[in-house]
Amino acid sequence: MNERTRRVAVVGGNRIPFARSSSVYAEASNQEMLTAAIDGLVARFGLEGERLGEVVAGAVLKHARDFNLARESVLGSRLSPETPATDIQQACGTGLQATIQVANKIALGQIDVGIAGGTDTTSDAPVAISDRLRRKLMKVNAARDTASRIKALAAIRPGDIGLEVPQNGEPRTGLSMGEHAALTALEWQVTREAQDELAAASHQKLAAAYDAGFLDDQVTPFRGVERDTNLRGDSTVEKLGRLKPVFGRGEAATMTAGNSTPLTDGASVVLLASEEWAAERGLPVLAYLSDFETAAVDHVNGGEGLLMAPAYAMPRMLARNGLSLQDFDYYEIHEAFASQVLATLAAWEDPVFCQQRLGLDGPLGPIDRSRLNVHGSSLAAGHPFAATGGRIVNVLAKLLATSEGGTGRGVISICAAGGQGVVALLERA
Ligand SMILES: CC(=O)SCCNC(=O)CCNC(=O)[C@H](O)C(C)(C)COP(=O)(O)OP(=O)(O)OC[C@H]1O[C@@H](n2cnc3c(N)ncnc32)[C@H](O)[C@@H]1OP(=O)(O)O
Repeated sequence: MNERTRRVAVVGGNRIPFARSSSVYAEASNQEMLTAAIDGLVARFGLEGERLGEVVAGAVLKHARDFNLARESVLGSRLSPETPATDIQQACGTGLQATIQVANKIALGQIDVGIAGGTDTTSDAPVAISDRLRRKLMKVNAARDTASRIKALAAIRPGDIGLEVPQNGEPRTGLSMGEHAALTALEWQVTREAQDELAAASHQKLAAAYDAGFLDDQVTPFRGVERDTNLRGDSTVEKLGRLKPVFGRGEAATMTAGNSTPLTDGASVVLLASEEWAAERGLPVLAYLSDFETAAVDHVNGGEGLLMAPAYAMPRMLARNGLSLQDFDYYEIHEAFASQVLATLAAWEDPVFCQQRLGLDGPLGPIDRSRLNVHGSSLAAGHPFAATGGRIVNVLAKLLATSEGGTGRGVISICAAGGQGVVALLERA
């Protein structure tokens, strides 16, 4: 924070329970889910009819009809229709990037309060017609008279007719994110056992968080669903150990449906404000969002693993703040895949990686694993791509607000498709 900026408060958050793809939210749209998440927040913080500085939100998979999804969701919500809204997209980094965008405007005094959010549904994916058919239909549409319309229609061949279904893969490598992660897991020698242990722990910790009421003021029921539907009681190390690998071949085949995030539907939002705005409303500040950093790696030419960019972003943010990796009470590392969390931690512990790839004098070192994802993370909750960032910001802010002692700091690390990664630093208020 320099003298031109102000502190950014996380006032609170909300999400709908996350649901496995093609299940209970199969008929829900991104707009409905994001609107429900916003309205839950509006109800919790008495924001009905309020004109906020801005709502920034996004979805990774979006229908053309959604246009500016954030704005349409605001118009459908109980906020004032005079609240401006902007769409944003950075794959799985979307929710955290939305948070950063709102935070920066608050820090610079351009707005006093805003909502950051994200939503995604793989149940209602934007299936499109083939490129060739679309181009030919555009010509039909542009034809000025019947004769030219018939001529344009006659140019359509049976081979032009096809669908383009969004693929869960990298456009430049053709590999799915799971296949990329399997290669990284092999490079870092992440074992199947370690992945299954992390996945089982994630389920146990999230179930305990629900049972303890930690999520009562973070999750609003939607369509009769009260808890994340991916959360399951039988997610034990023994059960997980019996699942067949789904990504990677040979010795790289360590990743299963249980130690990978499932395709998920859901939405989340975060309420951010200046301290003054929160004080005027008598609202508590859970935590301050102090800093953030984004990095990108070259996953296309084999330079680095697709999901390893947070490993690069972290030391830059630490250096700027004069901190070490051990200076945190809580580590919230998005569990895209169990192997990805473990590969990132291994990279930070590795002196050669830290010197040669990160340009550091020595390793960042190990973290206290008992402080990692203490209430579970995406393996248990599920991962509706753009909604994960908001879920994590809300959990970490409340963790800091409800704990005492320690350093009062927590850190977020989120890997994203396209070889990008975002990290953020939160501090207890
Ligand atoms: C930056 C990022 O975040 S990158 C990450 C982006 N996300 C992704 O790439 C999504 C990756 N995930 C997927 O593609 C899919 O979820 C897959 C391929 C992993 C699995 O899909 P499916 O095959 O449909 O999995 P499905 O739900 O049927 O599970 C397979 C089996 O595992 C079991 N299983 C799944 N999870 C668990 C669990 N946590 N505990 C116990 N058993 C489990 C299921 O019950 C099922 O068992 P059955 O065959 O006896 O019925």
